[in-house]
Amino acid sequence: MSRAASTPETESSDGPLLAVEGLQKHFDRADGFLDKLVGEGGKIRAVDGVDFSLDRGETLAVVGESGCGKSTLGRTVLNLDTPTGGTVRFAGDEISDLSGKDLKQYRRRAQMVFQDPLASLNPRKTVGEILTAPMEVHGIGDSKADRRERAKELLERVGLKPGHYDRYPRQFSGGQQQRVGIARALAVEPDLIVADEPVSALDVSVQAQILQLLEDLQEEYDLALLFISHDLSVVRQVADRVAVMYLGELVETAPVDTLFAEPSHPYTESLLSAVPRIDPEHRTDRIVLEGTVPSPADPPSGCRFHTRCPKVIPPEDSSADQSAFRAAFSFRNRILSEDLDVEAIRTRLDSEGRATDEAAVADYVVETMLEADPDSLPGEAADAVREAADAIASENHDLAERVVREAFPSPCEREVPDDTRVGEQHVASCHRIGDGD
Ligand SMILES: Nc1ncnc2c1ncn2[C@@H]1O[C@H](COP(=O)(O)OP(=O)(O)OP(=O)(O)O)[C@@H](O)[C@H]1O
Repeated sequence: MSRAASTPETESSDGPLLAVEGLQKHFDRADGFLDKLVGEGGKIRAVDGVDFSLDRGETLAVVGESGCGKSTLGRTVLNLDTPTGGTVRFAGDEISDLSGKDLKQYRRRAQMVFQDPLASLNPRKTVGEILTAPMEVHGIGDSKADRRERAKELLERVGLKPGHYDRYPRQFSGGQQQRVGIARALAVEPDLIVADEPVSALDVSVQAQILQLLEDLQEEYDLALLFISHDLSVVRQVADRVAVMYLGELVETAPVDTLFAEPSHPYTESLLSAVPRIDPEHRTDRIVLEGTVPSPADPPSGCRFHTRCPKVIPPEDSSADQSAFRAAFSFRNRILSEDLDVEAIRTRLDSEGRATDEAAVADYVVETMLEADPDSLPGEAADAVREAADAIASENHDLAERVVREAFPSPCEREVPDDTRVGEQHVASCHRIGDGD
């Protein structure tokens, strides 16, 4: 395929194709349907200060659990969502400054491939119409016949047949539909493709073919690929570098092999521990994280991962070992975040035929909220757990909160970690990095 609408000649070839700095996308909570009903205010910090760059011909994968902000990041980079803060530079130009012809040019040069190909293809249009319409909008092809010819070439290039030109999306399998989605993105000769979970709706056997296709096309057209996925096994196959996202922030970015061999951030370690590994050298026990991802409307203070981090740092004077401190710290977080209803606890104890006095309620709080034997904690920590449980039993929640805050502090909840350079193109933000741990 010829590159009719190629890179403008005036464009500098220095620097990355895409440079993202301090990018933020906050949604008003009232944007959400449910929140509209309940009328809550506040902001959802979906993307909250993200930095990365992407070169021509490079694939950067963004990984993280559902809801961590990956799709919003992709949409904001493409200017489909307007950033709340920070900058996105494409070929040196800040995209929020673009308008008219320049914005149209950006819309051509930066394309998206979606997770659900069928939902993203107009069911009333033929594949030919789907491919030629964007060409027409962006002035690609000299005539209708030329565009038709280009569309047929594209179909062949993505592994379909020119004869598929007059078919409708529904007449294809999922994998074929995704090929059409990729062909549509390529139709306008882009420099950057944001692929948002492009294979997660497909069967595993088809996934491999689509990933191979993306790789081949990337090489052929020197495309920059921002590949969004929750699946690290998929990421391993396609990425040059990987950015790990947690609650709107990137916590670690590294070349793919480095990330898999020497992850620096405890969150990355936990994600990797869930990936099946054949290689015995790198096989690790599964790290199961505490609780669920906190709400991006109210992210934890300091390091956002501290509420779930298996390596949360004890205070300097703590004599607890790591697992005892993690258990005490989780107890603290539960006391702080859960609305404990003493009457409900009494009803529960009663139904189990147990005593329901304050001491029994306090015992129950310890049993259910502390994931360790209290005797395994150092004396002062065990005392604090008991004191907090007693305070809950006497319905003095303020005292319970004060006790756990004072007894189980951590630098991780107080201070935001800096981005630390760990190696070549390898950056991570964790208080443990640089502490010799
Ligand atoms: N238009 C919107 N209005 C309000 N909140 C939104 C909007 N879009 C996304 N969010 C919220 O922003 C956060 C990040 O969502 P996003 O879809 O970017 O995450 P994700 O990592 O791509 O997750 P998934 O893999 O499940 O799609 C979520 O809490 C989501 O509910």
